[in-house]
Amino acid sequence: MTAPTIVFDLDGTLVDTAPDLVASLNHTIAAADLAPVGYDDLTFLVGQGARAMIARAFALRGAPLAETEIQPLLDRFIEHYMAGMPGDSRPYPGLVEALDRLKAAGFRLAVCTNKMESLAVPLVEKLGLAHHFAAVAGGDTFAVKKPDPGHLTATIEKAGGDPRVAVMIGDSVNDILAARNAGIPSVVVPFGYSDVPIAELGADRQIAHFDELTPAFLSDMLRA
Ligand SMILES: O=C(O)COP(=O)(O)O
Ligand SMILES: [Mg+2]
Repeated sequence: MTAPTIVFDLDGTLVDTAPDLVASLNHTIAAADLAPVGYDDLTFLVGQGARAMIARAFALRGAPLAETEIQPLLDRFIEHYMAGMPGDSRPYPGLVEALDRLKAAGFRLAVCTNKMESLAVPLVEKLGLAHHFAAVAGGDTFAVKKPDPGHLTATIEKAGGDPRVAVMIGDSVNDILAARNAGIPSVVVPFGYSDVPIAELGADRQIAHFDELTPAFLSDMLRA
């Protein structure tokens, strides 16, 4: 039987990227004289990648943003974010131990994020996490991104896995919707950037800490 594939979201699930996302976003919008955003705004801003985050920051500040202005701002964001990487971003407590024990138990691991692939891959590498994953797929790796189920199923296939034997782990609505739309069971974590109470997301399971993410827990989900 194909090894089960456990797919992780990146921002707010594997890694607490909030400080660096906020810093790079504020550097970006300062070019348009917009007041800085705070950590509390992030749950509204994050989720659909950097381009959407910039557009949402302009909306938050009630500032107009022409289509032609987006690309230079995106370039500014990428340059700042890449230059500081990994900055203050760190894996959540217990993550590395969880990845080690899942790998040792024969699970295949992958990342499915709406972050651009060109930002997600180096971040995972610089944090020393790359060797755990059979695939890291960004929001622009395929033609579709979360909540489209195709992003998740294509990630699993890229990792050499089978979407019928997989679990998605995420922090927000796009992750849980993508999983549901793909018919894949999901786990939600409470430490990320959800803009709605996570109990309302409809995930199959909820964990409070990566210590709970054991082979037995996931095998039980896959049997359900
Ligand atoms: O960077 C984003 O907007 C979303 O990233 P995520 O899919 O890893 O949460
Ligand atoms: Mg996330």
